[in-house]
Amino acid sequence: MEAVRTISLTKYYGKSRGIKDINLSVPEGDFFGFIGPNGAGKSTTIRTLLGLISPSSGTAEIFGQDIRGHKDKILSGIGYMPSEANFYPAMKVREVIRFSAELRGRDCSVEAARLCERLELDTGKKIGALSLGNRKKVSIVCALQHQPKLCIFDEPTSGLDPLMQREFYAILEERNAQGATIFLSSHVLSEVQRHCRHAAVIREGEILVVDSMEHLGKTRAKRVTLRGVDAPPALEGIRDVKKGGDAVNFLYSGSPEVLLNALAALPLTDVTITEPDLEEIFMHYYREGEK
Ligand SMILES: Nc1ncnc2c1ncn2[C@@H]1O[C@H](COP(=O)(O)OP(=O)(O)OP(=O)(O)O)[C@@H](O)[C@H]1O
Repeated sequence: MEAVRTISLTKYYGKSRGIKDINLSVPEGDFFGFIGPNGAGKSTTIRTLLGLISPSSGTAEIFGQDIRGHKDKILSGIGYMPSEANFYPAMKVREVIRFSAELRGRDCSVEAARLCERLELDTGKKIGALSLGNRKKVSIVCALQHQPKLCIFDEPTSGLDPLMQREFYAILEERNAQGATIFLSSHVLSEVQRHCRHAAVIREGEILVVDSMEHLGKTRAKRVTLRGVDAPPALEGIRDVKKGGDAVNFLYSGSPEVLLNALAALPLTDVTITEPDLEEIFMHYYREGEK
């Protein structure tokens, strides 16, 4: 079954574009990345699919149920972490966490305590006295304490230090291994590349591509690094040439045979040919989208 499915989901804010014809299908148990720069429409997609704002057209289903008819029931079973971490500043951390559990009609105190310990969150402090990173941790605990089958995180790691980011992803990996579906929006490409199995790229409100991380990584382009020369061979399909130290590197998207023949004629001291990283793949899809 699909944990998340959207069909032509569209949202206009007045006349301005939020998202247009978003079709997503996230199977149960997946670790799914939703990638796009600021303003691309990640938060709008998430808020619309959760029924927090109403779509201009299209539908969204969570575990096969249309969000419109079953919003409260569906939301109480989901772990949602919004991109902003706003709580009543006068409340104590433990009060916010307990309140969030009570909204779901559950006693989550054991799991909440475990999460607070792992994230090193002081539950006696008032929200108003917390840094952004610590408010993000409160949000994480609220989203995970009831052990949801579907976790939707919108830009979760901004404000978290690298150690806490690592702990956060360790928790998500554990939940995913136990069967939870993870839907993660991010513009930090390296974390999507490291943790997600599938990803969608969104640009200006529209989906450019949805695929497995493995396939997304297999664009025809390769990143080639040469040592011993100060320029790439004169071939078609070479772009993004960078020079640094004694190396020159570039993206190549032509035939491997042509490249190897050209390299054989050069006085090279070293050569490496690798898959481009997600950053480069992202730029590739953005360029294609612009065309
Ligand atoms: N409440 C709103 N009223 C009007 N326009 C909005 C509103 N919320 C979002 N938008 C617009 O919708 C588009 C998508 O914004 P959205 O916040 O969904 O992007 P995002 O990918 O989540 O970006 P970010 O990473 O900056 O949060 C943007 O052009 C934004 O200006």
